[in-house]
Amino acid sequence: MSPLVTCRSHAMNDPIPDFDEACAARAARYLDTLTKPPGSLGRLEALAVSLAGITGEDFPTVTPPGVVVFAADHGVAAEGVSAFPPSVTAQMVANFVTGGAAINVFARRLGARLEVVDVGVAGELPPAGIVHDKVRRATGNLRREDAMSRDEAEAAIAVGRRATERALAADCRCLIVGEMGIANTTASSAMLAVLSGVPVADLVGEGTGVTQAALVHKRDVIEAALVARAADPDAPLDVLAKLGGLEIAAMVGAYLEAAAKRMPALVDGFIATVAALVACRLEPRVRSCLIFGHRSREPGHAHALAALSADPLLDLDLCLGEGSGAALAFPLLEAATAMLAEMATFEGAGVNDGGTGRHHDPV
Ligand SMILES: O=C(O)c1ccc[n+]([C@@H]2O[C@H](COP(=O)([O-])O)[C@@H](O)[C@H]2O)c1
Ligand SMILES: Cc1cc2nc[nH]c2cc1C
Repeated sequence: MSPLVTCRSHAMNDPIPDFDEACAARAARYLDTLTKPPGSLGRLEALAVSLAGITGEDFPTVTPPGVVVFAADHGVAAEGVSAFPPSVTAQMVANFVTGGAAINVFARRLGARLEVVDVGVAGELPPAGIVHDKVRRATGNLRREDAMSRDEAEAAIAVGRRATERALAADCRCLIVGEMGIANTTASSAMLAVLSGVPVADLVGEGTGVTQAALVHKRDVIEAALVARAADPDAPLDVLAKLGGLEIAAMVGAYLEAAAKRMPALVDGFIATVAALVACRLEPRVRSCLIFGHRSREPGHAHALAALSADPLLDLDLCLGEGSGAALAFPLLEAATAMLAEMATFEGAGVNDGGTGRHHDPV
């Protein structure tokens, strides 16, 4: 075990509360008293109902949001599975610190708190502007050895929990979880193949843009790793430790803690959704606190979403990561809560409710 590891079992943490069905039902009834044909705001109404049930608040708030980007490197990058060298992970972390990445731009527009957490970056990092919570420098090459030990996976989950706790302490009301890690689509594809039973060939994708020849090689690397690691599909921590990534484990912890604290969590793309699947396999009650921001171009994302019966809000052909798609979806959550809080009722505005029994003009 790495000397940096502090072991804390996910099972020792706060229990996850139930989705507040009564609050959700009140929100649904109230929506039908607002000045619009019932259901006419479609999925925005469903979103408002979900946010009421997640938070247990009749008029939930999601501002300010907190963005957390977890960064780590992957030993499997040595197999030539990414279009970019692993040094780009540390370079992008430096870019997050100076504010030039896409997630910085989107977070600024949202007025979001943005935190970058090093869980396992191999290269040198700026001393300031990031949270140093490294479990180890990169995972092992999952083609040749386990990505990490069970203790290291648990330690990385604890890193994610702490990040959610900091966002809560800073009064953030919604968590946007992102990641940065060259080669993490290989780790995520391997994990998803085990957890879903979908053949690797059906879910592997170009990630940062590998050539067709490299894509065939990437598929072969993943298939060989699945045989060599023999992860137990019914043991999510085994899958995470043998095939996963440190930033993926941290995302699992961030979702677990958000659910424990009734904080809505916006899920980003492929890697984020595989992490969400692990969190839900560990604690099924996490599922109801997750809102899926967008559908990534990465082919595995559709399979990960199907495994969670999730239908994301946006489909913009993105495949960046960093939490970018989740950040772009956030204004819809804001609109849903504002609709609940600010729209006039039929009765208040003196609008005939069309005979639905919600409000009638005096005869
Ligand atoms: O979020 C997604 O759906 C997504 C899809 C493809 C790639 N990425 C990002 O690209 C990096 C991983 O791609 P790769 O090719 O190095 O495995 C990692 O930093 C991710 O944030 C992200
Ligand atoms: C440049 C670059 C930026 C990223 N952001 C998230 N993953 C990324 C991968 C690359 C290669």
